[in-house]
Formats: sequence, structure tokens, C-alpha cells
Amino acid sequence: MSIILNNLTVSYQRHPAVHHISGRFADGDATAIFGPNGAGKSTLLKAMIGALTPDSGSVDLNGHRRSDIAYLPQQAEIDRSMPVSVLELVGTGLWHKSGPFGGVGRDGMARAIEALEQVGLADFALRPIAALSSGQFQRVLFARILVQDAKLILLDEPFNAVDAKTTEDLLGLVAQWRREKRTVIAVLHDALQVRAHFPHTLLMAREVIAWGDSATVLNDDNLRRAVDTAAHWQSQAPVCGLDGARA
Ligand SMILES: Nc1ncnc2c1ncn2[C@@H]1O[C@H](COP(=O)(O)OP(=O)(O)OP(=O)(O)O)[C@@H](O)[C@H]1O
Repeated sequence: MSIILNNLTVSYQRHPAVHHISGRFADGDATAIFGPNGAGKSTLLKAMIGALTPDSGSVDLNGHRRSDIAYLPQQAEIDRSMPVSVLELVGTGLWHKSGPFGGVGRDGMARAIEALEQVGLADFALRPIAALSSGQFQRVLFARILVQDAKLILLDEPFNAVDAKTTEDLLGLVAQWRREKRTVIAVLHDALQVRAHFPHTLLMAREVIAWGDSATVLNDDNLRRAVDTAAHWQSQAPVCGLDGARA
């Protein structure tokens, strides 16, 4: 499933976090979004799922619906104090099929248990989500994505605060999604990991620094340019005139 950004600008109180980005994500393959802190990576994902409205430009899902997208937010954005069991949380991945108040049914329950087995947490099904470690919780969120069976998978820093073994297991799922020709887009901070597992990279610092094959994009010059761009940022980006120029 191809996703295209057309001159996309997304701002907070008119200060752009994503500024005039255009390009196409590789269809049925994995792309990393890479860049310094504050580069607009999370903002871009939120615009892609429709949680933020662009100031200008658009996200073209190529005829697909938002419900074809599975999204993993940063853990810090999830309220884990909710009185919900692991199995119930994984079951919410079937929301688009069951409706907000519908039960997941016997088949849905079986799929959720199968997904928990796949991430190695079947024994944790009835535990409250509040009782999980960060790494276990991340496995549960990946199980939720498995039951969603989405064509487009967006992951925001999926391996943050996750140990080496869990990272390796979850990267195995990314490899499986690539074999299944799903489009995977992940915000990452580890260039070695990107080079090894994500064939394509969008390197950004509010704007596109480079976008293409990871081996080409992640060269020293480009990485330096991204860091230099960030080093000259003011606390807020200048207001955007939306015609391509800063106002
Ligand atoms: N809700 C918000 N209100 C105002 N400004 C925001 C908001 N969320 C993000 N920003 C600002 O937008 C810019 C981009 O933030 P964003 O979180 O998208 O960056 P990022 O590349 O994901 O950063 P990091 O690598 O640190 O997670 C930052 O300057 C940030 O302070």
C-alpha cells in the first residue's frame, strides 16, 4: 500500500513541525524515519493517521482507508493505568471489524491468543496491562498490530526502552511483515538498526534532508546536515507562509 506526501506542512499554533514534505513511501517494504529530536517525526506519523490536520498539502493513502493503518504510538503516550487485561487490549486491534461496542467473538479471541503466543506472552493474557514491564507491554502492542492485520503499519520508536532480546524478537515481526509485503514505516534512532532492517530511509529535520535507500541516505554528509539544521533551530520554527516560504 503506497502512501504519498504532497507538500505536507503540519504546525502547532502555526509553527511548522513538518514543513513542505513531498515524497512516496516504498510500497510493501520497510522505511525508517530518522532525524534529530524535534525533527517532526512523530508529528508526521500523527498526520498520516489523521490525528493532526495539515496546514497545507495532503497525505494520499492511494484509495485506502484510515482503518487499513495500524499505529503504534510512543509508550509515553499510552495510559497504562486503564483497568484492562492484556487479552482485552490485544482484542481492541479488532475494533475496525467488531465496532466500538461489539464483542470480538470466539474467532477474534482465538486470533488475539494466537498473536500473544507469537510474541511469547500467552501466559500473560489475563494480567492487567499495568502489571507488565516496558518490554512485555511493547510485545503486547505488537500482538495488537498482528490481529489488526493492516496493510500499512506505523511504529513510533518501537524499540525504545526495550532490551536486546525483545528488540530482536520484534524485529523478527518486522521481517515477517516485509515478507508479507506490508508497508512498514518506523521512527527510529539507531542507524545500525536502520541499515540492517529497513531498506529505505526518510531523513528529516522538519524538511526532507534525504529520502531513498538507507545505505545512500545515511551517509556522514546527510547526517551532519540534519544535525546542523537542528542546531540552528529556534525554540519554535518561524511561522510558515504556506506558499513554500517562511513568513
Ligand atoms: N502538542 C504539541 N504542541 C506544541 N508543539 C509541539 C507539540 N508536539 C510537538 N511539538 C513540537 O513540534 C516539534 C516536533 O515534535 P515531534 O515530537 O514531532 O518531533 P520528533 O522528531 O518526533 O522528536 P523526538 O525524536 O524527540 O521524539 C518539536 O519542536 C515539538 O516541541
